[in-house]
Amino acid sequence: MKVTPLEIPEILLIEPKVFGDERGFFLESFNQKVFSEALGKEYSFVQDNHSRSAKGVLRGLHYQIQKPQGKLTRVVQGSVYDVAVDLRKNSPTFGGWVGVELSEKNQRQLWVPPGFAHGFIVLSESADFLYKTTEYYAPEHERAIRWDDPTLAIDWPAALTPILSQKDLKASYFKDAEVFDECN
Ligand SMILES: Cc1cn([C@H]2C[C@H](O)[C@@H](COP(=O)(O)OP(=O)(O)O[C@H]3O[C@H](C)C(=O)[C@H](O)[C@H]3O)O2)c(=O)[nH]c1=O
Repeated sequence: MKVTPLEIPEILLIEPKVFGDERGFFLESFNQKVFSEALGKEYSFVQDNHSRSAKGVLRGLHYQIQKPQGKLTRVVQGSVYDVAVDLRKNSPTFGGWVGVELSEKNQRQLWVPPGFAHGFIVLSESADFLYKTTEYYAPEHERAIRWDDPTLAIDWPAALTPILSQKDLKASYFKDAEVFDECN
């Protein structure tokens, strides 16, 4: 497994070793020991999620202000542009964002620690997005920031007009959003 810190170093790009042969391929999509050693910290996951979306669907930018979730994301069919935004107000990268393409083809994963908003847009005709979370879903604590917030200025793939949920159509601007005093 190759682990690469991104421009916001707490966010990690994870590339599992893929064993290909004449039958197809095998990979370990998660290994607690390897993951903990790579992070130098113990996180346990309590929930696995799976969403399927059509091309252009944008889910996000979401976070839980209480019980913040760390997320380990991957795509098993299709491709998405996956984005994380730093909401830790004392962070040197507060308000910064990173984006990577995750796909069935590149088998990449993204570790997004607690303290970040997360969202993705689907690039392929359809995408199956799977992710593990370190805290349970707590809708009462869920918050959303606009995908097109002018302060964040996320450089989403230009060719797509996002398809949004009603919730995301009513998301907050970053300047009005609740953020994290600290997150470990
Ligand atoms: C997230 C979640 C949702 N739900 C139910 C609630 C709704 O009835 C339905 C769809 O929920 P929602 O529209 O919030 O799903 P997404 O827009 O994919 O939300 C996710 O989008 C971005 C990408 C994230 O990072 C978050 O994990 C999460 O907020 O699933 C559950 O029962 N459990 C859950 O953990």
